Amino acid sequence: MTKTASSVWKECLSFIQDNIKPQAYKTWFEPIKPIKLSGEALTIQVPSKFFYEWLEEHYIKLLRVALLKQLGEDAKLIYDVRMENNYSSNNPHTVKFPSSNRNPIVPQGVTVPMDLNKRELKNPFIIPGIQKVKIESQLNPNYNFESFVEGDSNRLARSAGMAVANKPGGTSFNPLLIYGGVGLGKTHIAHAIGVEIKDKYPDKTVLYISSEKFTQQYIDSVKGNTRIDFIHFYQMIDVLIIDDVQFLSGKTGTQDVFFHIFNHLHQNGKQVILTSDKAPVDMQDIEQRLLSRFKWGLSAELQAPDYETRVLILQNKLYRDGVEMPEEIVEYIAKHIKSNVRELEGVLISMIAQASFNRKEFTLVLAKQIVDKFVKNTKREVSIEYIQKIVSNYFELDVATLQSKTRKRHIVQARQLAMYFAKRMTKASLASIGSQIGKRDHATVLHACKTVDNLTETDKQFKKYVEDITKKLTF
Ligand SMILES: Nc1ncnc2c1ncn2[C@@H]1O[C@H](COP(=O)(O)OP(=O)(O)OP(=O)(O)O)[C@@H](O)[C@H]1O
Repeated sequence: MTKTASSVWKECLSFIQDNIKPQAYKTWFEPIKPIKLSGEALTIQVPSKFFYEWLEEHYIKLLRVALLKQLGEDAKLIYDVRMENNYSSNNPHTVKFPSSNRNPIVPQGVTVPMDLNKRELKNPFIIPGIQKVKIESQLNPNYNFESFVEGDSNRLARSAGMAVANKPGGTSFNPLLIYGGVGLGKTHIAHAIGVEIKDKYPDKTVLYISSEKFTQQYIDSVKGNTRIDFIHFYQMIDVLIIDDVQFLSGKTGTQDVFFHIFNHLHQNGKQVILTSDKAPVDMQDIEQRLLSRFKWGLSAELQAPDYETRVLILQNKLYRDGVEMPEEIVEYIAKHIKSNVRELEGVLISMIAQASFNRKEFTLVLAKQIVDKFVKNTKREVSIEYIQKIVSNYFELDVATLQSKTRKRHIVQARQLAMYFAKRMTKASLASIGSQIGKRDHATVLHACKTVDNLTETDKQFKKYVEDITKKLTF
């Protein structure tokens, strides 16, 4: 019987299968396609350069023996490396057997302990060329679910995070996008999911990275000609957590590479968790195809915590720090610091520092001094509720009328102004503004903002409304 590429490879495979573990066989040999037999030279197609490097690193002896058995002393193996995605030239390049190994590069900023011989590695994450490498997840163990106080403002995001942590890649929350204003706990939840996954599934490779660092790594990989290694590195992760994706705005190269990494991970049932300061619908300068991926899973908003949750957050922090503080002071702080949990914690830390430096008691006077400083130092953010009240008063309406479905022109205008000021003076998303001002959708809010901008330029009377209300809102 004449030998063909398929028949030779089939025999090789049966030998290989007998000599390695089934999982390794499935991963590294099943995807290979025999494509040509020319004399004693067999050409096999491998899915990527990484794949080829892995074979060379780990299975070259086995391949050599298998081939020699089939094709004799002069056997040659030629790899046809099918480069992935758009990252290759159109011509697959061919590598002659035997060839030297190359070390793929771990992106900068990811901690990779190199002195591994002395370490006990339970689950080494192996990269060819670097003997045994464990990827550090970059997770902060203090940011866990236990230390994250639940409230109405974060219930959806928290429960979705828990669901993802229980079954990474196995829920419809993929990607899970957590969005919300500054200091509301996005990073905390993102870490908590990772920490919980590591706890439940120690074998999974979890990586937390900020978009900024991701972008920098990508730029470095382009400069250093290691773009493929960069992509492969990320494609091998089981749970990828990227913080502050709004930072990718306008960075088309990084968006493009992330799009391909995302697709690969998603197709392979890997979990992606993203955070952003905006809902996908409000993100600007992010490619449509990427935005549409963000919407595949679940987008969960973190809102500013209500008073009760703020009190609980403060109590929780005090408890963890082993500090006792009179209830009225905790309540005072919670009453005055409303829109940012980081600030809430900041006041507490200042209080504790001041009191211990000066050996003072916690007093309301001290609390007031510190709260005043915080409030002064941060640009005051008015609430959407307050904006509606001021706008309604100005037009002598009540808030219910402003929120109603009526299409009467002067009420529509008042409603549009309220939406406009909410967009300008708060960090709320269009969707969140719409839902708070008469249960409208984000498109209505966007339209309102444009209308107000246009009318301010063309209508003197309308311009005066805007100026008057601005004064009232900013005192
Ligand atoms: N529900 C909560 N329970 C306990 N701590 C919280 C909660 N929400 C936020 N925090 C704490 O508030 C601080 C700010 O949270 P975090 O850094 O996660 O906010 P963020 O939304 O990522 O902010 P940024 O927009 O600046 O990136 C952290 O110390 C975090 O632990």
